[in-house]
Amino acid sequence: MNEMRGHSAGRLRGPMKRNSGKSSCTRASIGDKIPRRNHSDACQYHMQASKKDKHPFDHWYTPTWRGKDNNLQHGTSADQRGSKNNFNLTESDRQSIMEARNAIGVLRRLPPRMSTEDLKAFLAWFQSHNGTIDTESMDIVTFPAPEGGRGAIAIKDIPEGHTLFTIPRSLTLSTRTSSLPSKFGLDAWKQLRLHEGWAGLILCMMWEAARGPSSEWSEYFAILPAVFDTPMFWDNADLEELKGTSVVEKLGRDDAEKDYNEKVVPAVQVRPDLFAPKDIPTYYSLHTYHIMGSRILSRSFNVEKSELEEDQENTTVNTSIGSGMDVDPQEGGDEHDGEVQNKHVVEQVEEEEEEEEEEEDSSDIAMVPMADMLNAQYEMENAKLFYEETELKMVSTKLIKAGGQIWNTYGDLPNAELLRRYGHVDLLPLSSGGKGNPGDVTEVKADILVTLIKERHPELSPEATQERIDWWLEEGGDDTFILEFDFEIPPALASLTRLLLLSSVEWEKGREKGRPPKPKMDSEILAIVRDALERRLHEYPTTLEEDELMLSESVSLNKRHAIIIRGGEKRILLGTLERVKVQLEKDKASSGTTKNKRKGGDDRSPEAKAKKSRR
Ligand SMILES: C[S@@+](CC[C@H](N)C(=O)[O-])C[C@H]1O[C@@H](n2cnc3c(N)ncnc32)[C@H](O)[C@@H]1O
Repeated sequence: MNEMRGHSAGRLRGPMKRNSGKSSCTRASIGDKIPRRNHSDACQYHMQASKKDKHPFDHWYTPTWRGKDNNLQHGTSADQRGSKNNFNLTESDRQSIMEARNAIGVLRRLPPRMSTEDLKAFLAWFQSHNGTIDTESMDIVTFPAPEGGRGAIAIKDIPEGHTLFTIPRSLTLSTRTSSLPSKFGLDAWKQLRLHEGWAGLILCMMWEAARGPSSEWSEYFAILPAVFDTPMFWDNADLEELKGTSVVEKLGRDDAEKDYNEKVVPAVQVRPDLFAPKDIPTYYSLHTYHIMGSRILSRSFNVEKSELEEDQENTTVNTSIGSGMDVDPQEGGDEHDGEVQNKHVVEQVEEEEEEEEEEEDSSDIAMVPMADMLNAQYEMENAKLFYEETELKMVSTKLIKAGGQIWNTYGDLPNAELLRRYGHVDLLPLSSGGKGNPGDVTEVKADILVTLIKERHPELSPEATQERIDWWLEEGGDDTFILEFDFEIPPALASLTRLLLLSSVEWEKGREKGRPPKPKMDSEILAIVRDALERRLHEYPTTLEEDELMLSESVSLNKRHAIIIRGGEKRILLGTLERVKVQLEKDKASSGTTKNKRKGGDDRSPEAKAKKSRR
């Protein structure tokens, strides 16, 4: 899937990946002198292994295709939770949900609840527009909210490589398929920079929604969520619960609002013929902008142009940033009767991904009806979207047993990113004990190390330290380090710490050679890392024990999500800290032995001593 900074983009590549929010290569600046740059959205991560159980064929299932009322409710919103979830909503949660519903209820095509009728109308629309779905193999159902809400299941065993449904490219909604950019005029569109980032697609979606039944995507809009559990919509008190995590600084609300004010508002004002003034407070409001942005963030795919579209490139809107889930190109599609084998999945290396990211085209960001019905869970992916010249295909990538959920992948993101983009978290058994997301990560900013070293070594000149920091960053060094559940210290963290402690002679030598120090972990480095991890833990307002206690009590959904996220991050910090402390103890013990030896002390066995005296 795609990158989502506010609603301006990052991107992804490879098989249907959304941009992972974890990275071992985040960078910002250290200290005050360099403006912060955050590359975390551009970087790919290493996955952690973990196995999860498939969802059982449970009593809640009733088929959609066969016309029974399956009690479908509004997909991902808090609506479901009122009746079916394990979370206890407080009165204030209910109040804010009602307020949000009232705010959006004015929008004809942004219904606060999705009905079974809407879903049926959507399916009829999908099929009548040449979408195909194998209704003998799969169905759309409603899972309990913590398991994904609306999603798809196999109703019989589905072999690997089976096409579950196909979507004509013309049914996807993007700046390429909406007629708004050409009506607006491509030059004017570019002048307002609507071809950059997500603002153009958001405006297209606002416009299509405002058209009501005249829009080709009217039935699709009717089933899209209009209430989100993402922190973009949290109040300050709830956001405070995320203190210590990186979620808040990555929200990008200000950037999104800047785009709205600088691109969308002028566009709407300049063309009253396209954007009816009476619709501005509803369809073109900032709130609607955030709703559409959140829909893109949580549901869009990156759909590269077909060859035909490439050929027509000169007449299309050229954009520069990608979006959501990526779609795999399918090799030899037709020859294989639409079936895709795993060997067709194009493996792409990290570097290639980064390069392509730079080149990505924001007209690739597309809403893909039906494909966005699939939920995801850490390492559970069993279906992926592939593209061909004229259509996209959702194809099983593994055998899916009858009753099993059909899972897409969102990139096995850490919980902080899942919450930020999708509004949910993964809570699975961890190999190190307890529950959480095995893909979680914790960020440690280099600033913590710099401060600690300054405190421990007041004799170091601030100018000399800054000089080394500048060099480190210029050489492409990280200023944020990512810890994972393997509890390893990132080598770059050790290297930077050593760099800051080098004598002036060593520093000059290293600089001449253009080489940072080796990431050797001696006792001094370990002690600094230990203190840095302890300091990092203090950035959270609570301890892990306090969090666990809170989770056993009745808390609001937002607070629950925040506690789960900070709990995962703290587990990683504590596990890493423990490992560092053990190593320090070992070093101490062995240096004690060395000292004894130096002092002439000899704690070897009498046999060993006798051996030595013979030499
Ligand atoms: C691409 S949509 C998937 C379909 C969605 N459930 C629906 O009702 O239309 C992504 C949204 O589904 C929900 N979701 C997906 N996977 C989930 C999971 N494992 N647990 C909880 N919610 C999940 C989240 O609300 C997320 O924003």
